[in-house]
Amino acid sequence: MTRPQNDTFLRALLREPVTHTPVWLMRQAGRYLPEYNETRRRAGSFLNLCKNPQLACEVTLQPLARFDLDAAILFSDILTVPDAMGLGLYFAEGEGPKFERPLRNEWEIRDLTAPDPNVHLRYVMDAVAEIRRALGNSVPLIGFSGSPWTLACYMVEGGASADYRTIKTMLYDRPDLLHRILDVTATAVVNYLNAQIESGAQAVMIFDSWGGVLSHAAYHEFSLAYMRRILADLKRSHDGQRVPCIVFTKGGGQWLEAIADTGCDAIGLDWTTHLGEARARVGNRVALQGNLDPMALFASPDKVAAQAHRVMSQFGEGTGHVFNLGHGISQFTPPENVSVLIHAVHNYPLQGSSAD
Ligand SMILES: Cc1c2[nH]c(c1CCC(=O)O)Cc1[nH]c(c(CCC(=O)O)c1C)Cc1[nH]c(c(CCC(=O)O)c1C)Cc1[nH]c(c(C)c1CCC(=O)O)C2
Repeated sequence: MTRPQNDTFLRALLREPVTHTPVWLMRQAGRYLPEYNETRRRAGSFLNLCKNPQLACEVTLQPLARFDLDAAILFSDILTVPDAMGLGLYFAEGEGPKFERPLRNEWEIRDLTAPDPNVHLRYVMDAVAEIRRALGNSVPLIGFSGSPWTLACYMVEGGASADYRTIKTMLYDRPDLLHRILDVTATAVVNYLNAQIESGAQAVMIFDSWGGVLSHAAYHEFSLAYMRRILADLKRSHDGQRVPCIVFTKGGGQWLEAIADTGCDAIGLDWTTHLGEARARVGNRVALQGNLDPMALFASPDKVAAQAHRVMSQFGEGTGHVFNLGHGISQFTPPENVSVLIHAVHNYPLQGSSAD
């Protein structure tokens, strides 16, 4: 298989020369787009959207029809994995994701098993294949999963949490139980990502959204160790092409060297880290993805462009940068400002990295 016509995203992840800095946005398909809200209304709910491959494909493509993006990301959610483990995912209006059966009892934890992604998450694999067909040879498709720690946060807390009290009590009191959850979940994530790669995902990203709430020691033991294991067991090439993997620990700026050691191809950065300093720390080992504050998109267009330029100049010359936000785009973002942002990134003069 050859690479897509626009392979800038893959080139930057692999630190190959590029003619422009590629850009995509976390949650690029979502509620800030009126066409997304319209499809979601037709689907009846967010989960129906995720579970219907045709509709998931439709919303994946919506931001690409509007903006000059360099990659598509599978429309789904990280919580489909614990849902497939039998925890009963639902979305309470205005309250975010919840589980009917959070993991609390020792016997439930002992009974937990990794689902077969080609059976229990068939709808995701079908969506990946459908999106690849629809994209043709245009831009690469990103697959993704939550990290074991981030998934465990939702599985044990039963939903979003302000202080992670339940799971941290388990972490300090019964680390054996938490390790058991993380162990099964890591196996589930490896199988899930490998199935996405076999179905056509050309790069994958691990969202460790809540790694940053852990202490230094706990991050290494309960989050990073499991991501390292996933990287070791991940299919790194498919159809003769390298499949790069991005690891994003939100709030993980102090652990960049350790994250680079997992064997990932790129590190996702939130907006609190200086890109140039991050680059100096990880050297040529990995590419970097990020890291504009999503709230910068609420400023006037000239300020949006100026903030994009600041991120670009912090990274400096050469390849190895994928422009992105430091976290998901807000549902209240004016779509016009997304166009301004992408234009500012694509037209930023690059030196020392041209592909010619
Ligand atoms: C923690 C997490 C979740 N989901 C995800 C994470 C990790 C990234 C992060 O830290 O943001 C990942 C995710 N969720 C979604 C995607 C789709 C791909 C993309 O466009 O980036 C991805 C990659 C769609 C979604 N996932 C969700 C929506 C909004 C659903 C809707 O009401 O239409 C979308 C578009 C729902 C969701 N799903 C989750 C939450 C906390 C919520 C509610 C958030 C909110 O209300 O803003 C769990």
